Amino acid sequence: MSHEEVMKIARKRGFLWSSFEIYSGVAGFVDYGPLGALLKNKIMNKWREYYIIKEGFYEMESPTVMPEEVFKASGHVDHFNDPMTQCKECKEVYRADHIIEEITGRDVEGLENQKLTEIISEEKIRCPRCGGHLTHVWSYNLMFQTLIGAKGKKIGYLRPETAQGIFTPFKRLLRFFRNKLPFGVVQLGKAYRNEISPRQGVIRLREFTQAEAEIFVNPKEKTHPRFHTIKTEKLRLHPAENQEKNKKPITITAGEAVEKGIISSELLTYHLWLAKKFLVDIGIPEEVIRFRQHLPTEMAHYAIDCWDVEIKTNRYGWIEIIGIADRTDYDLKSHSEHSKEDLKVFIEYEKPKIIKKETIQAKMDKIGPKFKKDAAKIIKALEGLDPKIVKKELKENGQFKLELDKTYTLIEEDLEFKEVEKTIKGERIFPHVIEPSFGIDRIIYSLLLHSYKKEEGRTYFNFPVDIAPVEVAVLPLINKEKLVQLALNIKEDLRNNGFIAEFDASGTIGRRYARIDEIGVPFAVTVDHQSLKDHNVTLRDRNTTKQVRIPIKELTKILEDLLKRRKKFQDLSHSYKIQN
Ligand SMILES: Nc1ncnc2c1ncn2[C@@H]1O[C@H](COP(=O)(O)OP(=O)(O)OP(=O)(O)O)[C@@H](O)[C@H]1O
Repeated sequence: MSHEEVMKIARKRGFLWSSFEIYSGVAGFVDYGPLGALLKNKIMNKWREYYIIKEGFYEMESPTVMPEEVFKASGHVDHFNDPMTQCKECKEVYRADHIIEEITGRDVEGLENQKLTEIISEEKIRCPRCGGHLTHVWSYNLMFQTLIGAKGKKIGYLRPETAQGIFTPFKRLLRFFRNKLPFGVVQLGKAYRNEISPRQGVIRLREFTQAEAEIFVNPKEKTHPRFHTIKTEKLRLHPAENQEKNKKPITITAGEAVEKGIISSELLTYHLWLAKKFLVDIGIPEEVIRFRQHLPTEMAHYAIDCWDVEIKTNRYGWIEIIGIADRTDYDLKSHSEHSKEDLKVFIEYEKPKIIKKETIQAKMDKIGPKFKKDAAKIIKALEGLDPKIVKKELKENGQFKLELDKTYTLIEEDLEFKEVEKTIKGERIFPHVIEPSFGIDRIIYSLLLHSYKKEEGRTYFNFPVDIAPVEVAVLPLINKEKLVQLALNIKEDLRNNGFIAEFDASGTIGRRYARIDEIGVPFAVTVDHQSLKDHNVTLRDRNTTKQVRIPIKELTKILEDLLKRRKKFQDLSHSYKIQN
């Protein structure tokens, strides 16, 4: 469906609005209107069902303003830059890679500024607004900076991703998970990027919502306990090699993708599949979903493998809506170095390792009388020394000088070198991190775009029943007091039973059906004169427009089956007569 048509409905019916319209608006900010906010919450709660309930991860919530240290360690202060260029005439700014892509169709993401400047000049790219010449390309940091505290001495940033809020309390999280890998922590919340001239609606916002999972694993165990259950599931992949050779995407099974080394691990593959399952479940058709691997030029230097989940759109082509990466130990290692905190995890070997180790021991009968009260200190210090170095010094100089608070001179007779066996139970390592990073706003855009249907003179959002913002509409057939009263009672009763129910009595019944279809309400309950006598109502299904007559007292139970348990409307035919 066309972008313009869907966005028009979304605006008109209260899904998405440009923010601050009365002050002429600011690019890159949107309001979720009443229906948009309901839809967004339902999608985020469905996400929680997948990642918290089914995968067993835990959610946490961290501040959105963070001190500079966090982003120095994460690399955002130095590297979170986009290439920028400006029109020398009208001063309009552009993201250099995007303007090249728009005009030439070339994918230049990740190229150096110098190279982008050359392409702008070679391709004679000019300002799309006024035709003026563009400047050389320079790096522009995307983070919003702020000052923390009344005197404003401490630099802070609005977080550009939720992930860092999970890495910084890693030590506490590790203790919460009883020091055992693997474990996963998720965060849903706002992220901020001061995007250069965002012109793509909800796709490129300056304030947006992410749902991210950080899965901490032993680097040697990138598996998933349920991988065998998805081995034969198909994935549409666009590997880096195919992109470089201008080949088409391929469709292969999850098992094959791992066996052929196209995706780097079972765990990453599982998370690609899970992301697709989630998207299909919330109503995005499988045909418009594909996975594109990052090219070596665009992948972060520390990542082993990275895939974008992309959705096909008629206006913007394929757009990234989720990034899924193996970030290795980069984040924890870097936070450990910057904070001087030990963020390693002890990994126990399956079988303890026995190793032989040379040790230095002091001969008590020599050291005792020689150094008296300092002897204990010297014995302890010797334990930590490398026997090789001590031996070498003894050989070369005939003595070894031990530097403590003062210098103690030791000779060969004072020491004994012995080989001892040591049992090593495990080692301390930095875990690796697998990160699925969902952009909720882009997901909502994709859903609106691909669920909007136009058929036989009517339009509707084909939202899955448990995602639809309004779940049921109660409509009196005509605007007569007795019917209105019964309809209002039914609506109240449904609300008390936890349904998002709406009442509408204005206009013809046909117009009202059209109105509720337009916002994707899956079911309508119509109250007519007969209802007053036989206490039955008509239940109408949005997608088929079929109707069934059911007793009012059964309504809650039937709607629970349909909306919460996703029972098929068609299945009501076992107990009731369905009419066209
Ligand atoms: N400016 C934005 N507006 C809306 N969503 C965004 C924005 N930037 C990122 N996201 C969402 O967050 C997800 C994860 O962020 P990530 O850092 O991987 O994006 P990205 O690769 O920087 O995106 P892009 O290349 O489009 O700028 C993206 O897949 C996207 O859905």
